[in-house]
Amino acid sequence: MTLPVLAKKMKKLASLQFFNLKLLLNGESSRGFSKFKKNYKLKAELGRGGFGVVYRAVRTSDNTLVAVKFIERSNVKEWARINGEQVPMEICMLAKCSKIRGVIRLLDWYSIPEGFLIVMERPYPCIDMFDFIKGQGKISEEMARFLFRQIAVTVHECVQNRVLHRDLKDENVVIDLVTGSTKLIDFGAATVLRRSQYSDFQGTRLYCPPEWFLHSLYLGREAAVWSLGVLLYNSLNGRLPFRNEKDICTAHLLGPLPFFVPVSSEVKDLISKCLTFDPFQRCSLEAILNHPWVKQQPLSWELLTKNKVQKKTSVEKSDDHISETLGEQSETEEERSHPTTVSTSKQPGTSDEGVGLSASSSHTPPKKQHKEHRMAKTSLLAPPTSVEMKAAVQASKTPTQFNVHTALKNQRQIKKHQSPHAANSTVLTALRRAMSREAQNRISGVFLQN
Ligand SMILES: Nc1ncnc2c1ncn2[C@@H]1O[C@H](COP(=O)(O)OP(=O)(O)OP(=O)(O)O)[C@@H](O)[C@H]1O
Repeated sequence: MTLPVLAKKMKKLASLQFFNLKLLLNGESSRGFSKFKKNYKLKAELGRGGFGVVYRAVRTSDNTLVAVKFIERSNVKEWARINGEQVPMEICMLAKCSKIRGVIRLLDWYSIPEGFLIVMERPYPCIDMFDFIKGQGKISEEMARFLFRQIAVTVHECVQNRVLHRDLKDENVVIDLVTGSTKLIDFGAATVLRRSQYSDFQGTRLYCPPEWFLHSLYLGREAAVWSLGVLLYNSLNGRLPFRNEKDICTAHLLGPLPFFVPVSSEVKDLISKCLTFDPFQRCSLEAILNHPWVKQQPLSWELLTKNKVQKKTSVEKSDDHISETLGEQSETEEERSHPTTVSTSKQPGTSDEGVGLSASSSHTPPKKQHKEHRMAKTSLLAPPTSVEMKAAVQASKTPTQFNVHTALKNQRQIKKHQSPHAANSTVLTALRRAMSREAQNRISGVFLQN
């Protein structure tokens, strides 16, 4: 173990010890784990990303369905203060947007030595937009309009509240399956909006604009518009427009993006305006909201979902195995009885390839690719190596000499470092540790009383 690593470990241990000492001296705070356990019943895992695990839970006082996200202290990159208490920026940004209809509502948060528990509303039944699109292969233009205009309005409202989400993607949009209303989640990369350029980035690279890869700089609103363009393209085609940094930086040299489904010229126009290479020529968030395609009244959710066969969706997945591990009961009958209207049947011919177009030196879509839908969440894709980055920059400078096929050969590998099982046990261990500490506190409390 190298010296800096050892020093980092010692520091982490010291801060944990300090936290425990504070608990011992002051008793547990109103945001401690025992309070959490008293107020919420933790259930099965709901989803996970690169930075946290999200659980289903129920508020015991009124049976409200909630989602609880556990984030490890060591994963927190930016901090902020709420009422004098130091919290991850994610909590602060969520709190700032809590009045926005299209943002998931922050209900509560707790601080434990291992990390933070963020309690959010949980629409029921719901599904994230990635699974929604995956379930259908692709969605119709009408459905895309219905969802996209809500998301664009929400992003605009966040910006007006000076919050920049910085990780706009289908995985971070939850759809209420009863009403069709969308909720923006995961403010883990969010930050305060400013006029000047940003030189740091924590979001998802495949949704990131070319200026970041080329200059390591981006403007907040302009980058958000780019991500919205990627999201809209993905909704319609069931795949991302770019599969790596090189694509992002050079696609504009190859002409208009290919579409794998027949769509209107209006939506193509909107996508190309969002995915304009030059950030200063790119359309604004306001221009998106005023675009004729967005302004057109969408069909109602009932009509859009009318002919969908009721099938078992991931929302209804049994959570007994994890509930058991956590020593909790399974979902209530009431929860299970809600109908779902969306088919999530797997499309034939789908590949397990992550995202994007196939390596091709032009934008002509080969027929075969029609069925190659996106199967992996971007948070599970490995970040590019510095060699790939250099290739992307080089490609954008010398487009005619660049050999697309060779550059694409060693792209994208599914992250191997974290099997779901391993990550799961890390979190469970953390939560168990907190539970047993609470039990110990109780025992020592009784002991002291006696
Ligand atoms: N409030 C919620 N209601 C319903 N589902 C949710 C909620 N919050 C999160 N999820 C589910 O959990 C998944 C992971 O959540 P989230 O994106 O916040 O985690 P993350 O670790 O920050 O992910 P990433 O690596 O993409 O940043 C989501 O894609 C979604 O399916």
